[in-house]
Amino acid sequence: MHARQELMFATVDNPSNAVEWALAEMLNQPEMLQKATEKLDAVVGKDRLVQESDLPRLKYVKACVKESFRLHPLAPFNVPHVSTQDTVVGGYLIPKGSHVILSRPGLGRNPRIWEDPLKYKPERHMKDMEDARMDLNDPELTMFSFSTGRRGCPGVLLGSTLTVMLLARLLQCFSWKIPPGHSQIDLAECEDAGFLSKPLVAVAEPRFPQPN
Ligand code: HEM
Repeated sequence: MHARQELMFATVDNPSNAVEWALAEMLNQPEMLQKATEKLDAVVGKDRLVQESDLPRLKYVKACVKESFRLHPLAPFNVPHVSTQDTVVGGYLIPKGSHVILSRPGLGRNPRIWEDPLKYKPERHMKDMEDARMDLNDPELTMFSFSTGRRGCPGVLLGSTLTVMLLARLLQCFSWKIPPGHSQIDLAECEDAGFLSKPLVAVAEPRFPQPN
């Protein structure tokens, strides 16, 4: 793949997929939309747009993005790695030269780690949001959003910031509703990638008066 395509994939597809899923999940649990909007109004107010400097204090919005990364990773596997020496991980020998592929849903939806793993529940990450860090990585690797180590994503801070900013702006500027005639957003997943099987359709109403 060309380097430019890889960067587009990293910086556009990852954030937009995470935000599309967050909105879809939140539309089906509207109390979450309300809570996120209240937090935005409390931290930013209604007289200006949310700025990057506000993001560390938008803990609930950050938790919503992290929950999207956990439950709905864009690609089901990491890029393959090859072990350069014999290694033991969790009691398993990985001989030198093995190809190692990790399942991202396998980690993020592991019922031995996550209670109610298939439920979108941002609250589960609130403890991690206590400090002002903006990177939404999980150094314990209980989920696999950006990975870690020598070949982990070098864009973790930029990727986290872009994604939280996108969701924060969409929530600050618009009220979101399920389209008339529908009771739920269909959360079916694509078979071969982490996209929604049908693009999200929702009604967005501006929350603030439009300039003339
Ligand atoms: C939400 C946004 C992003 C997510 C979820 C994400 C996720 C990932 C993941 C899972 C990997 C593979 C790590 C591994 O296999 O060990 C990776 C690699 C990589 N990412 Fe990201 N990424 C994001 C944004 C970005 C951005 C903004 C950049 C650069 C501006 C970037 C540049 C890269 C590069 C260059 C690699 C390859 C690293 C290597 O092989 O040494 N990513 N990313």
